[in-house]
Amino acid sequence: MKNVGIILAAGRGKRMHSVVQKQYLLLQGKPVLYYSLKAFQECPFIDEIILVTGEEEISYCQEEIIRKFNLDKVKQIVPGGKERYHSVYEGLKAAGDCHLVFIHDGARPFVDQGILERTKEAAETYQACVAGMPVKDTIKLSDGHGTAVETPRRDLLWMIQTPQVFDCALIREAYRKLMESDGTLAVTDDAMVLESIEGKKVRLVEGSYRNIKITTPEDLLVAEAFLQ
Ligand SMILES: Nc1ccn([C@@H]2O[C@H](COP(=O)(O)OP(=O)(O)OP(=O)(O)O)[C@@H](O)[C@H]2O)c(=O)n1
Ligand SMILES: C[C@](O)(CO)[C@H](O)COP(=O)(O)O
Repeated sequence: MKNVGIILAAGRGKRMHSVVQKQYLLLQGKPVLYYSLKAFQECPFIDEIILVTGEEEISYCQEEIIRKFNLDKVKQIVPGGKERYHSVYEGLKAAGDCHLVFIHDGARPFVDQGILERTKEAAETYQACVAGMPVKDTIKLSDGHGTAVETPRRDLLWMIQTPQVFDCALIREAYRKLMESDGTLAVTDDAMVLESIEGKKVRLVEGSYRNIKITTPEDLLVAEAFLQ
C-alpha cells in the first residue's frame, strides 16, 4: 500500500502579521511551501502527496508551485478547515487507504531526507511517531497569571516538530473519534489526537534543530541564513 504525505498550508499565519500568508512568502526567491513539497517529492518512499490549502489559493499552488517546479507526486489539492486539525482531517479523508501517512506543516521548509527516513523506520515499528528535539532552555509552567509554579525536568522535555507519521488506519480512526467529540480537546498536534485514545503511545524521533516552523517574522531571517 502507498505511503502518503499530507502537507498543510491552509493556515492564515496570524502571528506573522504579513499581507501574504507566510507559506507563500519567498525564501531565496521560492515560496516557503515549495521547500517541504520538494523534500517529499524527492523522498523515495513517499508515493503520493496531498496538499491542503485555502480554497482561494488552490490555483496559485497548482500553477505557481506544483506545475512550475514539476512536483508530480502532488496528486490532490484539497481545501483545509478552520483549525489545523480540521485541515488534517480533510487530508486524511482525501488520502484513502494507505500504509503510512506523513503529516507535515508546509511552514516547516527544512524537513530533510534523514528526518523522513528516521520517522518512517519508527512508524514501521511503533505505528506512531513524531519528529522532535530535546529542549535547550529551562521550561517553567505558569499559573496563567505570570507566576512560575513548576520547573519540569529538562532532560525529559522535547519540543515537537513535524513530520508526525502514523499507520494510516490508526490515525484516521483517532481523528474520526476527535471529530465526533469536536470542541473538547485543544488540539495542537496530531500525536495528541492519538494519545487521547487510551493505551496509544507515540514514539519520539530525532528531528533537527534546523527543522523550524516559520511562525513569527524573525523565523524568516533564520530561514534565510540556513539557505546561505
Ligand atoms: N486551519 C489551518 C491552520 C494551520 N494549518 C497549517 O498548519 C501548519 C502549522 O500551523 P501554524 O504555524 O500555526 O500556521 P497558522 O495557523 O497559519 O499560523 P497562526 O497560528 O500564526 O495563525 C502551517 O503549515 C499551516 O498552514 C492548516 O493547514 N490549516
Ligand atoms: C504540529 C506542530 O508543528 C508541532 O510543533 C505545532 O504544534 C503546530 O502548532 P501551531 O499552533 O499550529 O503552530
